[in-house]
Amino acid sequence: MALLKIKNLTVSFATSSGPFKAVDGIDTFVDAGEVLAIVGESGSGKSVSMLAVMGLLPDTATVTADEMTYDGRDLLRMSKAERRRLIGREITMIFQEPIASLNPAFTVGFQIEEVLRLNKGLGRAAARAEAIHLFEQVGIPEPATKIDAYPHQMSGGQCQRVMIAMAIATGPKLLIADEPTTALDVTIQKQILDLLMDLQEAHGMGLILITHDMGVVAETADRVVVQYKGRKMEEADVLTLFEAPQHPYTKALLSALPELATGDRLPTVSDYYTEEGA
Ligand SMILES: Nc1ncnc2c1ncn2[C@@H]1O[C@H](COP(=O)(O)OP(=O)(O)OP(=O)(O)O)[C@@H](O)[C@H]1O
Repeated sequence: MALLKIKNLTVSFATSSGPFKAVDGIDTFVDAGEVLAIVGESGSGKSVSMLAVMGLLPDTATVTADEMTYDGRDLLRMSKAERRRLIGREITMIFQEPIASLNPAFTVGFQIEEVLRLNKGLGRAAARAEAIHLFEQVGIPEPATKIDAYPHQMSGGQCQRVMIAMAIATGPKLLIADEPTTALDVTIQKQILDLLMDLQEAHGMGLILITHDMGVVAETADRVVVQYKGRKMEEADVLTLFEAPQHPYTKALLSALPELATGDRLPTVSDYYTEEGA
């Protein structure tokens, strides 16, 4: 049984100029221990579709689906209390801006200890010991000291390591990472990606990686969903996608890889794909 299964997911927002469909009939699934990449350029509805899974969209959003199940459990129809028990424990998410995702007013240690106390029922001392252990696991140097730092005293890469520590603290079965390296220095991006992949493997988690970067897809994913303007263009295992892309938009994404640049300008997807040409 798939860990997460989505059929015909649609999300529309009420806007001043009428309803806006950001996600339009997406189907996909993730198996336990599998890495699914969702790829597509900005605005293609990648984040919104995963925020719908998490139940984190604002009230202006209307979410419908023929099926949206986690471990066979119906996410759309379960009670709010039941969903709260899943989200943040069995399904967790990390975001693009690690510094903004942390509360600037509290030490990073306090924030992760809260997660542990709330979700695992640990006492103060046990939560602190576990937090230090998690900081070690995600490669934060001098964890026993760093635990008392405020977010602004840490680099972006270290804050993302804290966010990852918080996201794995509850032993989730599914981790959704929304552009987890985009806001970081290029040199740090690979370290964070390697860390995520190591943890995914060590804990056997399902991982959904949202990215616009085909290079990241090639290095990480088992399977790929290509999204464009809220719709799924193509879904394939990673080798098939790179060797024999079927959809013109996927071919355009691959043609726009920076290493294919020839002149003095980087290629872009729109050099290769317009909807009329699809
Ligand atoms: N709260 C909202 N109200 C109205 N429209 C929204 C809202 N949130 C997102 N959208 C719109 O939904 C569309 C999809 O946004 P989404 O953030 O999912 O794109 P994305 O593919 O993740 O791109 P990015 O990489 O830029 O985050 C965009 O056109 C966005 O403007």
